[in-house]
Amino acid sequence: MVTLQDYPAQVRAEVQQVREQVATLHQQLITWNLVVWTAGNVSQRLRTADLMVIKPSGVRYEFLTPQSMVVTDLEGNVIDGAESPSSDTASHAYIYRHMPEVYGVVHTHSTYATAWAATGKNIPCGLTMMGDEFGGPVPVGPFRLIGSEEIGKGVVETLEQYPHSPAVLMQNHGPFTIGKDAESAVKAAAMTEEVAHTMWVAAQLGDIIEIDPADIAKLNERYQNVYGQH
Ligand SMILES: O=C(CO)[C@@H](O)[C@@H](O)COP(=O)(O)O
Repeated sequence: MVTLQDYPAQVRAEVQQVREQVATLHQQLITWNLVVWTAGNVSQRLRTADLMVIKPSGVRYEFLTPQSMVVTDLEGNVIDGAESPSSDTASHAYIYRHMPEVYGVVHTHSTYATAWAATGKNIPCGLTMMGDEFGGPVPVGPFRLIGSEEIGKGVVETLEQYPHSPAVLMQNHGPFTIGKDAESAVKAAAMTEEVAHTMWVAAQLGDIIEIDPADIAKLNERYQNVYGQH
């Protein structure tokens, strides 16, 4: 059986760094009120080897530490860690194998995004912030049972249809988000919940005015390439 000791020192050093990052980012799910009890999970793919670091399954957030994070290969086989990896390990691994530009995956059960997931309806693009962050609606993905790579397949299939979105609302389940690293995926999870909440309020007030697709493209282009400090 392959263990972390079989990898070069450079890889072992990145594993320790990513364990610390991923442990810290799990606390961000609590900070932004995106999870309850043991729900949700964060992973990050390594740059120096085909490995990933993910939350141990069913462990309460206050007990998560860098050393409790589990290291697996991109098939979900445990390489290092005292505890069993997340229920969603196979799905995170599937996403990494099929989306090589993705190095962070997050799953939450945040209230408003998960409520939209229960309706099976995309969150319509009625806010400039959605054009910025999602390049259109936040899409709903298919219903899939938990514990295999089926959720990951559903996320990848949906993002093939919505290539600008960093989020998929898996029907009857909740959001899965992606990013260039785990922090970007956590940001996407926080933004998904924010727009899900605002658009729910908007839907109570009246009909949603969806932004013209050409304007959505301009919003997304500016935000992704001009906004902020360069
Ligand atoms: O919804 C699911 C699985 O997708 C939950 O069980 C998940 O949020 C938390 O599971 P883990 O503790 O990561 O095994």
